Amino acid sequence: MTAEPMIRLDHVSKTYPGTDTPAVTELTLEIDPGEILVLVGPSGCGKSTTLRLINRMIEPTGGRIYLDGDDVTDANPDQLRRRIGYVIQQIGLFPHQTIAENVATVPKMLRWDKKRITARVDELLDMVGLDPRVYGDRYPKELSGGQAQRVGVARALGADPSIMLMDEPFGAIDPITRESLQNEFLRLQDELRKTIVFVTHDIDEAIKMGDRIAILGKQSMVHQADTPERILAYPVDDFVRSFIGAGTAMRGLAFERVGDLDLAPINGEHAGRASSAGSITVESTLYEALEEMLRTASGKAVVMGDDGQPAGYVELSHLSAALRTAQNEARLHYDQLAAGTSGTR
Ligand SMILES: Nc1ncnc2c1ncn2[C@@H]1O[C@H](COP(=O)(O)OP(=O)(O)OP(=O)(O)O)[C@@H](O)[C@H]1O
Repeated sequence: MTAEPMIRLDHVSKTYPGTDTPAVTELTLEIDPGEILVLVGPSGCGKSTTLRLINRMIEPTGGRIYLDGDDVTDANPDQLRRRIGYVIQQIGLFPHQTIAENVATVPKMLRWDKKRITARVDELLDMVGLDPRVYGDRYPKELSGGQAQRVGVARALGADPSIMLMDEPFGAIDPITRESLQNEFLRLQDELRKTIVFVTHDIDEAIKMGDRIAILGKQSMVHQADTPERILAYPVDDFVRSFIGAGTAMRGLAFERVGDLDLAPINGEHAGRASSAGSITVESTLYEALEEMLRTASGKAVVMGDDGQPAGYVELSHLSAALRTAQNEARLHYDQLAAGTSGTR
């Protein structure tokens, strides 16, 4: 492990009053500064409960919670929540407040002066791709679902919290808008580098959004917490395997780039044909390379170099070799973890 984790849950449990079965049992998890950890698992497994334990919207019945090294299990929840942005599905914007007023919620609570609040609101709306002059004075009902969700993200970023909790933030949005919100959010995160815990029940969203994914079973039991690449290459048990579903090999190809391969050479007699064949670049993923091979039904694809000239072929054998390497590396990692010789989680 490197730096102090930004969030550390140490054997955290929650049993709701009037129930016998805990919603969360002895959950231990660490989230590093600047990473997106996605909690994914079947309905009712305790994802939302886990998220709300972190900002103490729900009080734990056991265990300790640390933020940036501080034990906050008994800290004042109001103060805690100002350090933590929170975005939910159907974000619950205040209907009788304008968009600008909604986004100003936390800065107002912190009693910033008016000028600073206005500047911050404009900055935040710009950040999420909404022109403050167009949208600032509108009311929530005058926005599309996707725009409202952007406002939810802007509001959560109000006082520049270092931690963001996001509970199915793009869940109720049509697939196309959802994809663009995901992409915009990842671009934003590239700049902001918040520590984010993101809940979804959609494994594809988890693979796309997560630096790491924690796959949870009943009562938030962690079956596997790792990078998407490693989970796809090496699901540790049947639960994980069935949760991630079919096509793990294909999906794993999306994490490798053509530029990392030893390409097959294009010899003279094929050079002319190669340049007229469908082509991909060194930046393309192996998934895109496979798509190209299938499209051209040739079992290989021409790779164009940065100089605009064909740099070589990528062939099916490259793809299977890359997958084998990823599987072997993942297996080795877990063997080392089991033997206690690996430093990483
Ligand atoms: N306020 C509550 N009182 C009692 N039980 C609750 C309460 N909130 C949640 N639960 C129970 O705790 C368990 C975990 O619920 P939670 O909402 O955390 O799951 P989840 O994984 O987020 O589910 P989903 O994906 O369906 O939103 C469920 O069995 C749920 O019925």
